[in-house]
Amino acid sequence: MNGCQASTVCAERIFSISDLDFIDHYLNEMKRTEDPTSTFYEENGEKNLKAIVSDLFFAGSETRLPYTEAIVLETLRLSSIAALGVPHQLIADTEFHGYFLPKGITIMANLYTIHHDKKIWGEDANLFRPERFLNEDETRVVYNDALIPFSAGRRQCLGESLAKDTLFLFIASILQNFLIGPDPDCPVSDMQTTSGLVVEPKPFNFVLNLRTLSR
Ligand code: HEM
Repeated sequence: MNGCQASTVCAERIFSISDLDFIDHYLNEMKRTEDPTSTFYEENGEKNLKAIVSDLFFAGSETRLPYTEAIVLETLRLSSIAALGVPHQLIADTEFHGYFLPKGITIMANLYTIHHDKKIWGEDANLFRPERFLNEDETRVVYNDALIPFSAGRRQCLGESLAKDTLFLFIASILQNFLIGPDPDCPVSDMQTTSGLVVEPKPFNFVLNLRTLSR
């Protein structure tokens, strides 16, 4: 035991009940207003809230934060958490790129290898570099057809949109609120993973420092 048992070290208080968000403030204003001409009033208020939230969500996830989206894509690439996808059985004899594949055999797509192929991603394929998914001035996300963490075809992952949106919101919220750094007492030199159907990082330490935001 090297004394580096994994635990998340949070340097400051994380949440407080007084940290109201945009929707809390909006709902409070809806409760407060008695003016029927107000945009916060009853039905009108509800309609406006739905419209604003959908504006924020779509505008935010589509255009505003390209670097965060690039982080999501790079995380999905480098981690390749469903490294071998899900096994499929051939229902007919098939010819693929000169290979004969007989009916009945099981096929597994090696997504991990595709995502770490230096011919596709370059010499730094094993490095975490979100910029590979950005254009030159880093204002726009550039997709790459070889990124298929949810696999491809008719049986590709049903949860792709949900998973990507959730990752985006998690990562954006964490980065908005915390500075993340290595634990100086237990630095990590490389990311070790567990093997299995789903790849996970082995436990490691890191430090979260609450950002001071002007709210
Ligand atoms: C980062 C998160 C996720 C990754 C990387 C991922 C990846 C995958 C992969 C590689 C497959 C196999 C596709 C194939 O065999 O062609 C799959 C299948 C599937 N995934 Fe996901 N998945 C994720 C999250 C989710 C979530 C959140 C849901 C549900 C809400 C979900 C539901 C499914 C289902 C139902 C299938 C089977 C689809 C079928 O066989 O028709 N996944 N996923």
